Amino acid sequence: MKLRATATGPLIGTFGVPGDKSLSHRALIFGALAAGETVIAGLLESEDVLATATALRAFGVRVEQFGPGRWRVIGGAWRSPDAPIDCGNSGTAVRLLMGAAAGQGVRATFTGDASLSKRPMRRVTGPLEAMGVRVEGGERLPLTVEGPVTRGIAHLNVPASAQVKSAVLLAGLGTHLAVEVAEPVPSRDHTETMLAEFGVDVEREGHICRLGAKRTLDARLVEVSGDPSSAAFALGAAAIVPGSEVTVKNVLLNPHRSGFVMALQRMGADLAMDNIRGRGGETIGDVRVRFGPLFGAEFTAEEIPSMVDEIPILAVVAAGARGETRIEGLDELRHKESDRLALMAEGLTACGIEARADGDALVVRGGPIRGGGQVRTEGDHRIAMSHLVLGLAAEQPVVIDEAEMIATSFPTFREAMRGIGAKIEEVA
Ligand SMILES: O=C(O)C1=C[C@@H](OP(=O)(O)O)[C@@H](O)[C@H](O)C1
Ligand SMILES: C=C(OP(=O)(O)O)C(=O)O
Repeated sequence: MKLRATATGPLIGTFGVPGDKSLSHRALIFGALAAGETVIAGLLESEDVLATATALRAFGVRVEQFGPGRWRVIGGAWRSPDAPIDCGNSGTAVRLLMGAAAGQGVRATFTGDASLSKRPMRRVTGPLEAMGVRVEGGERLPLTVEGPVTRGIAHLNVPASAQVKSAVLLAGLGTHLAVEVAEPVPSRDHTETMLAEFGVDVEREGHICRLGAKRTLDARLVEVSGDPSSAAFALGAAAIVPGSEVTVKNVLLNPHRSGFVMALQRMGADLAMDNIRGRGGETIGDVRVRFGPLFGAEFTAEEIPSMVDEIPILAVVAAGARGETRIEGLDELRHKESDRLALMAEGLTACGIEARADGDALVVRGGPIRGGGQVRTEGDHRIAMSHLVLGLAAEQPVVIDEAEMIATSFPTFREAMRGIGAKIEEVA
């Protein structure tokens, strides 16, 4: 299915953002590790998260939906699954589950779709092997891991990856060995925060975190707040479509996830945050963006982890800003669902924007957005959604070549965008 986005005027209203993907994977996995019944509200029911739910059932865990976004997980001891675990398109699912399975002392084979099968896995199997876990396979899926963990680890998390950090910590839950992860540049810390909420002793000291004495999880209620990576599409659209004013409520404002909001502010966006409060160890709040003049800016490699999934939409915002934007340190973008650095440069160029990859930097010169391009997404949800937002601010509609995969992270994207007045429709 192809989709076309057409500019029709200002975007106005409250954007219906779904639950956060990172928190949703973790709520299911941690619930599966906790003895007793964990109840989750606001779970993101996207394909990636459903892949995690299905995988957990294969490990012998009871996982049930009992209402929209409402799930129940009865955790306990895991068993080795009979068949390979298909993690679909989800890097988070496969990397966290490899660590968790090793920590549970079971044996499991992991597979994924064409995109996931191209992504690097040694970054996880390397530290797991150092922890004494048996690994069969090489850099890519399919891979088999077999616990138990027999050695402690002091892992240096470079490049900053929350998935790798999480895999190491989850593997360490099955032991009393010393397990620590140090990160020169911090990655998102949801695993540390949520493990602590589940009653695990997690010691945090600067950019080091280590497992303490209590490594069992106590079942609990988890409320999943709005996904800032999904909210970014509406906030970015409001920033570049004349006359817009959009609010996103109850969105996660964890500093390691707020890079995009900070970037909008640095570019001069009319942005306000309100109703800031805590929930489940995380900070959440409402964010409102009004259209106004934007200016190009420079972003350094250290800033990237706090907005790693938002670089595609940041590049679209840069297209609507005056002057040049340079985003440094994007090597990791080449290892996501697609080579996002190359595809953003290509897609923006196809829509009349001056954009290029310069080593591991992305350089975008803002100006009038001609649009009119047909954009190649290579099955990457964020490339798809970002270019649809571009179409809402362009002189000519923008068409994306494939749209089904938007469901991996944001199945209600079109409905939510329609809710603020965006015109996004199917084309033959
Ligand atoms: O831990 C997580 O939930 C995630 C971590 C990030 O990946 P890396 O750990 O590879 O940076 C991010 O890109 C992904 O969408 C979700
Ligand atoms: C990179 C992403 O996810 P994952 O690594 O879980 O596939 C993403 O959602 O942009």
